[in-house]
Amino acid sequence: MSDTQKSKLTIPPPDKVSRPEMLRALDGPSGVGKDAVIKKLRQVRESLHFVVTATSRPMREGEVDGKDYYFVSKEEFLSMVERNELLEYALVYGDYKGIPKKQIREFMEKGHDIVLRVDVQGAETLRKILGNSAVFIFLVAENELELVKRLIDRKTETSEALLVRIATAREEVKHVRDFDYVVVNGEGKLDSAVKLVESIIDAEKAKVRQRRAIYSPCCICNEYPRRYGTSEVKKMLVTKLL
Ligand SMILES: Nc1ncnc2c1ncn2[C@@H]1O[C@H](COP(=O)(O)OP(=O)(O)OP(=O)(O)O)[C@@H](O)[C@H]1O
Repeated sequence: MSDTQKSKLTIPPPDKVSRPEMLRALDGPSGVGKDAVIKKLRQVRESLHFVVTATSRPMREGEVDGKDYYFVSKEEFLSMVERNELLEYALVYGDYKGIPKKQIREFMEKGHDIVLRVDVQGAETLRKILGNSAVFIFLVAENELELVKRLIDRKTETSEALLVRIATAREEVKHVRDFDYVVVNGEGKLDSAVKLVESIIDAEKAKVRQRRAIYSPCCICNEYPRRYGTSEVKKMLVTKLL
């Protein structure tokens, strides 16, 4: 691998990263550790609600249906789309992934902060829907080599699929500037990455000027457009995904 290739996943220096606003979705290239970070966050932050994504991809070893993802067939997934049950969805590496609205509605009503795991396409869609009422965190590995090693060690992809993921990762990191925060999930440093995500949540909640949702069609409840109040916006605070 050439140095030029390696540097494609290098984090831009802080002064070069634009800083929009708040926290909602955890995103990052395949294999960077989004699921690992979420799993750990779940253990240390019980008050956060992690929206379980629906997916048509096959279950991986150790995954639990309804906890890690809702595993559905492609047909079932498309029925959910037709019934307008998903906040956003995308075709990712040949499989569908989408965020069920119902959970968001239920947990917002209960006053929970919500964390979503999304891919770059999903983050773009959510940014359009949610504007600055949400916080977007981009998770990266320290360099491309580490990312590749993780994907190889995970043993879930064929070599062709792996190459597609790496090529996609190179494209995805170009979108880092559309995010609010970038968190490095360094090799063997999962705990530090999780701590940093927790600090981001805490700092966002301590802000004097809380993020305010903008007028937008109410994508979550399908009702009329309205302005969310500060307490509602706080409830909508999400991490991840990330
Ligand atoms: N900090 C870390 N150090 C070493 N290994 C890690 C670290 N974080 C995650 N991993 C490992 O890297 C692999 C990829 O992580 P994970 O499956 O969480 O990635 P992901 O971003 O959710 O990928 P995908 O988008 O393809 O589902 C897993 O085997 C995981 O255990």
